[in-house]
Parts: sequence; C-alpha cells; structure tokens
Amino acid sequence: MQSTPLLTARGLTKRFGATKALTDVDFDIHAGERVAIMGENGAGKSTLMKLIAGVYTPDAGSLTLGGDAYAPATPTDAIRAGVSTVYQEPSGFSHLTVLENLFMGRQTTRALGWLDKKSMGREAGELLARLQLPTRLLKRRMGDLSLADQQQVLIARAVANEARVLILDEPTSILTDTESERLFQLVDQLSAAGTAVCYITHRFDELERVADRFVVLRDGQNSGETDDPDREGLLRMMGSVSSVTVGADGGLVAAEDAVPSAIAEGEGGTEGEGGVLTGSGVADAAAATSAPVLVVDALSSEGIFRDISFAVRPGQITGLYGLVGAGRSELALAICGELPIDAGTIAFQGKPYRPHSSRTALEQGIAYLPEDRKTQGIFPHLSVGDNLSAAALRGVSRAGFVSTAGERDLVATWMDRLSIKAETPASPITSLSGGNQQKVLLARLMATNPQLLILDEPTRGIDVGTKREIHRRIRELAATGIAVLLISSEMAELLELSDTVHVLHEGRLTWSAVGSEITETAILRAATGAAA
Ligand SMILES: Nc1ncnc2c1ncn2[C@@H]1O[C@H](COP(=O)(O)OP(=O)(O)OP(=O)(O)O)[C@@H](O)[C@H]1O
Repeated sequence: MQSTPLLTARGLTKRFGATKALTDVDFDIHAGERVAIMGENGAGKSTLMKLIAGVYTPDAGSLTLGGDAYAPATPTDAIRAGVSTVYQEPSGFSHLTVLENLFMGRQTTRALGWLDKKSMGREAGELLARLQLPTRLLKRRMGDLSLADQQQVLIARAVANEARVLILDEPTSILTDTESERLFQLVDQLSAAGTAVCYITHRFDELERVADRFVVLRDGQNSGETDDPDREGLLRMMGSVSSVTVGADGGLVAAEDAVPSAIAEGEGGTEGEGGVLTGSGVADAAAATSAPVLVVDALSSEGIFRDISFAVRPGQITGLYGLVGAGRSELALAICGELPIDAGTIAFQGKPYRPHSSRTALEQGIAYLPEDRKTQGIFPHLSVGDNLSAAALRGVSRAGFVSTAGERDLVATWMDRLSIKAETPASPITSLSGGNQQKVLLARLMATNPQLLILDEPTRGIDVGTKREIHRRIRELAATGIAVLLISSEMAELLELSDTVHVLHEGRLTWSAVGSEITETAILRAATGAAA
C-alpha cells in the first residue's frame, strides 16, 4: 500500500446536544483501498462518514483529501471534490427518472450548463451496461424502483461523478447473495481503478469479500483496526463479545446460549445437514396443520405479481425469498392494503379480508414492518417512546385513557430487550442511529401482540449482537401462536428461522418447501428461475 493516504481524518469530534457521537477519531484511506467501518449500533460509523461526506461539519478535527485541506460544507461540496456516498436508505430524487438522477449535479457543472438528451441517454446506457444494470431502467421514475434498484442507480451515479472516495452504507442489507456478489464485483472494479471504498457493514459473512482493512469504532472513539478479518478479534474491538461469540463452524452465535433457545427448549427446531436450521417448530404437528391465519388465493397485482397462493399458519414462521424485483416486498404491501390487488382473494382468520391500509390492517391484527422505514415506518416528529408505544397504546390504556405508567413500562421493557441506545425515551427518534431506529420499529410491532406479523428485512442495519436477540424474539412470538411472514434477503436468517419457505421468481410463486426440504441450493435454484 502506498504511504500517502488519499483521505485523512485527524481528531474528529462531533456532538449532538449532550450526545458525544464522535470523540477524537482518526481515519485514513488510500486510493484503491477497501476499508470496512465496523461497530455496534450507535458506535459513530454514520457520523464519521457524514463528516467526510459534508453532511455534518466537525466540532473539532480536520480532514485532507489528496494531500490538501478538505472541509466540505455541504454534500455537494464533497461530491465535487470526489467524495460520493450511497446511504442505507437510498436518497435519490424520487419524482425524476433514473436518467435524470444519473446526471443530477453534473448538468450544472458542465460549461454549457446542459447536456443534450441523446448523449445523456447514450452515456447513461453505457454506464448501466458496464454495471450490468438493465438499460430499460433509464426511463423509469426513481420512486417506482425497489430500494435495491435505487441503490444501484445511486452507485452508478457515483461512478458517473468519477468518485475518488465512495462511501457505501450497508449496501448489501437489502440485497440477496447473488445481487450482493454483483455489487462486490462492482466494488472490486472501482477499487482496481483507484477509488477508495469505505464500506459500513454489520455482516460478518461478507468481511473477507469486501474489505482489505477493518476499522472499528466503539462509543464514538477509535477502538482498533486490523487487516485480519478474525471474527473474535473484531467482536472484541466492537465490545460485542458479551452478546455474541464465534461458533465451532466459524459462524456467530449468541454468547449465553450457543444453541438457540427455541431448539434447546425442544420447541421443534432441528439442525440439519449443510447448515439447515429451522426455527419455531416445524416438528410441531399441531402448528403445521392448524387452520391458517392468512390464506392468499390467486392474488395478482398488474405487472408486479401474478396468481400467488399460499397460507400462513399460527405458530409458524413462513419465509418469502426472491431476487430483487421478484415481488416479495410488493406482495407484503398488497396484503397490508398498500398496493392495489387486481385479482384473487385474501382470507384472514377464516374470513374474507379486504385490506385498505397498513393502519387498518394493524387494527385487525396484522402488524407490518416495511422495507423502507424512512417513508413508511417511523414518525419523524415523535420521540423514541411515542414511536415505540404508538401502536400498542390500546394495550396499556383503560377505558380509552392512556396509562402513562403502563406506557412507561412498555417503553422501558422494549428498550431494554432490544438494547435500544437512546439518551432518554423522550429523545427525538431522528436522533437515533439507523440501527436503533429499526429496533424501535420492531419493538413497536412486537409489542402489539398481533395475530400475523409481517417482517420485511427485520434485521437490516442491526448489529450482530442485537440480531441474535431479535431472532430469539421472533421465535418466541411464533411459539406463542403468532403467525410470522418473514421476508429476508439474508439466506442464513431465512434458513435459521423459517418453518416453510416460498420463493418468488419474476412475480410468480415458483417453489415452496417445508422443514428439511428447505436448503440453500434449492432456494437459489428457484429464485433464479431454474426450478420454475
Ligand atoms: N442527528 C442526530 N442528533 C442527535 N444525535 C445523533 C444524531 N445522529 C447521530 N446521533 C447519535 O450519535 C451516536 C452515533 O450515531 P451513528 O448514527 O453515527 O451510529 P452508527 O454507528 O452509524 O449506528 P448504526 O449501526 O445504528 O447505523 C448515537 O448515539 C446517535 O444517537
């Protein structure tokens, strides 16, 4: 590695009110280097990256880029200097086309102030082809694309902006393994061409693939760095060893119980060959044959999915898998009334059910965690406590009056259970780190005691320690008789938790399996259309 770093940070400090988000942090990255930024939820990873990306200005400390002082006052300054960021929640211009998004910011920097449509189209087409993205995306409105597609367009935009430093904030958390591999190849391509890639991740399974060096933050400070992706060492630096440890097969397991509790307690989970682990109780014949909570029959939504039929039973975790664009999130949206249904029927608890909105679905007992928490999930103007208790208030109120003591208990219990890191329950939800906001949303839904819990990427953005805890809670809820519909891009999570798995391919349900028939190979074959 060459001796002069492309970007340096020295003594960066950033406070938000009383919260010390970062204290005296140093960071270097060289041209062509790939560095993973690691740490528990709230450790300061995003704050560090946002200082580099011009979103925040430091209270103390300084940056250099290419040997010169670098002090971006805005994200546009950073982009112009060659620092581009793709955030966890893609943030393009949703009302504009992909083509317009790709050229955003560049039009104004060109001498003539505009680019002709034809050359824009040609250039954008070449760019997408190079990144193996379909050029038909160009004319589509950004807001109509899935989050994963939006994210790839934003990476393409960074490439178009000739980024010298590319910051990727958990880019694979909404991608399946196949799509992640495409992204990794793209990252390899960019770093080989000299781009420095800062990569925030919670996923230990991709560390070797994405980074040459690992920089760990803990409580807003440098906690260490290494070029050895040794899991135990990294967990120790992160301060996560009390909650997670490395199992005999190299995978991560909960520290206090290497065997998941549902299995240890004989609730029916089995660990099979090839890492197949089913969770909540497939061997529980009663649960497997009891009347379904939800029956989806020949459901279609024009141009998105067609003729989908399946059932979700109480006490069971039903997994849904599919590649980006297969229709898995859209199916969940349709069940909650957030996407129009053109044909087919839904029955809920044995009765015909016509969904209107996720709010009315919740009143009827269907709790839904959306994939896109920023636009569909949190109430940005409310506190952590109010966000958490918003849906469950009926459970802690008497004759219509909210019991504040009950609410306080509920909030305290769930903040503790999911290790939600917030100054106080009265702190604004927007002051929490991304992972902690996700935990609040999950806690809100889990606290409602629904009949059916629909979870779209429940552990997205959540650190390894809390992830185990969330898996345990999902299993526990299923064990109490709640039906769970789980959408996950993470194969290990899907295999670990699901009693039944359905796979969607291009809007069709192409494959279903139960218990030991659920294998990674079979799921991937079905998801790529090989088993259709
Ligand atoms: N805008 C803000 N206002 C107040 N506090 C903030 C703000 N942004 C971050 N913080 C606080 O700063 C600390 C670091 O947050 P940051 O988002 O950098 O963590 P992170 O490591 O990126 O976490 P995650 O893995 O959950 O994304 C947290 O305690 C968070 O609550």
